[in-house]
Amino acid sequence: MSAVVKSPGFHSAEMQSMLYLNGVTKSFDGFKAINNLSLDIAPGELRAIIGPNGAGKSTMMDIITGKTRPDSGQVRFRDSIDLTQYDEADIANLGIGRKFQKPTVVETLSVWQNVELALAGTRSVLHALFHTLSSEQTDKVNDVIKLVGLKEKAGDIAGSLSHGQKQWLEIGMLIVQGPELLLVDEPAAGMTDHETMETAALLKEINKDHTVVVVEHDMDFIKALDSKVTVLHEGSVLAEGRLEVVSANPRVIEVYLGR
Ligand SMILES: Nc1ncnc2c1ncn2[C@@H]1O[C@H](COP(=O)(O)OP(=O)(O)OP(=O)(O)O)[C@@H](O)[C@H]1O
Repeated sequence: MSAVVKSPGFHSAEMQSMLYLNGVTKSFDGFKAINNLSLDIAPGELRAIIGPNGAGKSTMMDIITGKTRPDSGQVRFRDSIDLTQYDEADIANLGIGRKFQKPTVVETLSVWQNVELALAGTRSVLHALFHTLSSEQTDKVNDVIKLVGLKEKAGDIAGSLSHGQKQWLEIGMLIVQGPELLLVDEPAAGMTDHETMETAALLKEINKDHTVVVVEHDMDFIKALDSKVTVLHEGSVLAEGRLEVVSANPRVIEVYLGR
């Protein structure tokens, strides 16, 4: 796997936060799914988010990506961009890529065509498939396919891939669009132990050029990421720090790890 596709402005000296949430609250029918949540992700960081079911992890991702509007609080990208003012499509275009749990690759197209389609973005499938890529674009597609470990499978139809390989393809389809911040929702769900470890290695590789926030329940995966961990509980941060530290926290053991 090789490093690929540099994100612009990644090492901007002035930027304090790639993602900054402050005092964010969101209620559904009076129930606070997100409760005064604050989170600060530095440029270039790899951050793992853990927490029990219903802690608010998905709602937090929905708020960052514009799918859900918070009732109050600040949500900022690259210090100055107020994400609450934008819709989902705008936020994707600003450079925030989200990978959902369920892969959405086109099963009847090849690995290569899926990445090509993702590069074409919002243009039509037909346009993407019959439009000739520049040599730079072709290199980009090939680099991404190599990065996600599917070089040998580039010509295979996506429907023939294993569950884990489909997840990697999906990650590649996001990377080719050049996001600065990548949000990844439970990538290891349904994977074999080997695929889980490969996925942790892939995200660490991707983190060389991108800020990455990953939500996951699999503690072996979290351990392999070897990153700062945020524990969410009842819509706010219960603990934050190295896994060794948060996993020794009695409250974290009580509400999550000890279950
Ligand atoms: N659209 C909605 N309407 C009503 N309640 C909601 C809605 N979305 C989320 N909730 C509630 O908000 C709380 C937080 O849910 P959320 O899905 O964000 O948790 P989670 O940490 O992602 O959980 P899991 O680990 O199970 O995916 C839950 O109690 C959930 O039922």
